[in-house]
Amino acid sequence: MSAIEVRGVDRVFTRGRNRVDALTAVDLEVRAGEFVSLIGPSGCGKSTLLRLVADLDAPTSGAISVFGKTTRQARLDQDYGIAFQQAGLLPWRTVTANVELPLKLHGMDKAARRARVAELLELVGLSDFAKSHPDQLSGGMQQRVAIARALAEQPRLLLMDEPFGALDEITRERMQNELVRLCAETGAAVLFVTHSIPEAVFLSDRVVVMSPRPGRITGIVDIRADGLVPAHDRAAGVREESGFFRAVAEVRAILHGGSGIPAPDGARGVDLR
Ligand SMILES: Nc1ncnc2c1ncn2[C@@H]1O[C@H](COP(=O)(O)OP(=O)(O)OP(=O)(O)O)[C@@H](O)[C@H]1O
Repeated sequence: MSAIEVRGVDRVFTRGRNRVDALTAVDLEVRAGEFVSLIGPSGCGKSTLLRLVADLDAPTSGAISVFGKTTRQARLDQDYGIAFQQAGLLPWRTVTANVELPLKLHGMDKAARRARVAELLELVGLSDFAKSHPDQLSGGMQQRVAIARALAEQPRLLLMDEPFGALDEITRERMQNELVRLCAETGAAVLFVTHSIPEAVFLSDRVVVMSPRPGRITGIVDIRADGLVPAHDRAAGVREESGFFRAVAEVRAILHGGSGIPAPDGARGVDLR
């Protein structure tokens, strides 16, 4: 089953005489359990695409479904967790109260909620800050709270917009490793926006490269074709493998307007559109 299906999607913003073609003719499928990253220069429509999937905006034309449902129905059914650039925490609630909010809304009893929140805070390394308020945390720590909240209900789909952008490099790699482990445990599909090529390659089964004006998909790199194990099975050491560097070079080549590097057996790891 598809987690996400995007078919022929355009998104045009108009204000007065100004017209921005944020997305043009975007076709994309994310399969259940698959990890797909979107990468591209600023303004190429990555966040717009994520917002459309999350039903925070509507396409000008084309259609999007999430687990076979309309985006609206999927939102109402809370079929996915969201972690966006801005942490979006409620300032008057403690860290614990922020993370447990989705569980509370779904009627989980207090003891089970507290146990789950303790587990999640441990995971993101914030157990000592359970009683703090967001304004007592750094930007990166707030982002980790938002990630814990997105994971609270073990959703089968995660929509993540540069969730690790504000983190230092060491914490960032640790969070990437944790995200792989979590996806392996839960089997969740992920649609992930990033500006980092190594991050996209390490985390993904496929990396979707986009270009601006009009925002469109210029290439898709299948990371598994470079000899890497599926995204769910990756360990930190993958960052040292030759296939990893090959995939990084392929993504970089497409980003810089090249056509990618053909795989040695003639099969192309790059699906150019
Ligand atoms: N609500 C809006 N009204 C008008 N234009 C918009 C709106 N939202 C996005 N845009 C425009 O659509 C284009 C794509 O924006 P988007 O935020 O999706 O890019 P992005 O790839 O996520 O960029 P970044 O990497 O900088 O976050 C940009 O030109 C932006 O100015």
